[in-house]
Amino acid sequence: MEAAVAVRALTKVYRVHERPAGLAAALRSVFRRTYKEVRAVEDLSFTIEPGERVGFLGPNGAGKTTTLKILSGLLHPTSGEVRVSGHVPRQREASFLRAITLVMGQKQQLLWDLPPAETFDLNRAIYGVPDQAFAETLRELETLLDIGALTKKPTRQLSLGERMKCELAAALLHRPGILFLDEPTIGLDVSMQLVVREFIRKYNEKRGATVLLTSHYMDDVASLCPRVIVIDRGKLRYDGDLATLVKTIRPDKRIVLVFATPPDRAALERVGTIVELEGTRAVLRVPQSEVREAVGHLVASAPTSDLTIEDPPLEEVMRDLFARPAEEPSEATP
Ligand SMILES: Nc1ncnc2c1ncn2[C@@H]1O[C@H](COP(=O)(O)OP(=O)(O)OP(=O)(O)O)[C@@H](O)[C@H]1O
Repeated sequence: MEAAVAVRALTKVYRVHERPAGLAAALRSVFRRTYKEVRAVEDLSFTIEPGERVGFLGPNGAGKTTTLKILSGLLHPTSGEVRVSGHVPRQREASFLRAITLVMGQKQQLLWDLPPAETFDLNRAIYGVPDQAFAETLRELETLLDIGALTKKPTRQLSLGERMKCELAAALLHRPGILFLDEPTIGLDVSMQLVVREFIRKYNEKRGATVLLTSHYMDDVASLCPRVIVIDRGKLRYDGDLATLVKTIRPDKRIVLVFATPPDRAALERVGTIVELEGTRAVLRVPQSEVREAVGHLVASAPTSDLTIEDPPLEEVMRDLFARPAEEPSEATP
């Protein structure tokens, strides 16, 4: 089967005009411009199969948005090869544009003074969606996103979360099979993040769509993406199973306990490292191999009303990964 996304040795270099300090130097630079190169993406390779949900992670300025723009055909690669559903994105063929969508949480496509329904209609015309298919998809998206009552109100009157849901609907009306989502939950409150997340999952499952998603909310990635591609300063740091990455970088677990009465700190310290202790609730960090024994001790030492075992938060895993010197990228089988 043809890969949904195939990237080989992709490099993108921006050429940026350097503006010198001081008036005289600034004037001189009008006649003789100096440029510096920003290597936003460097020798990046990965493949995504149809139907996969992949998290695209990296610190600020790592090159995620640049890569997504290249995959969507908005930017030319400096070198390397990119295929999306068999197309060369930069050619922006109609069949390519119908196959993909790019949602950028920081930018909007909805027309500000008009109701979302008008943008939906505009997209119907742009993509040439037949009337019946349009009506069906719209009904389906309105139900999934619960936006039926909103689409007739001017966009400027909608809340951020309501607008984001309408943005997603506008981006999916042509039923693309490949979704590039750049921070689709940015600025949303926790409950709206959940709504958007669940919607992405349902769309992926129902349509077998491929999803490549960036998010600064690690919960989005942890709950949606079995596989992650991690880049740092334009270069690949990791490509593979999220669970394996967590296990490799942070081979410890968290035991979250609620005791019947406030526990004894010293007794807890004998079992593991205390991450949190407030009233009757305690969070302990213990090496993975000692979890079973630790739980045995804890349960025997005092009555507990709740106990869960969790992975360390993905934020911490990422922080630890980026604190390590970059070596050869590790690649696990997705
Ligand atoms: N149009 C541009 N001209 C020059 N440099 C750019 C341009 N766009 C991005 N860059 C630079 O390229 C690098 C990668 O930026 P990019 O926006 O792709 O990163 P990102 O991983 O999406 O970051 P963030 O998480 O902060 O959104 C950064 O150093 C950025 O300053």
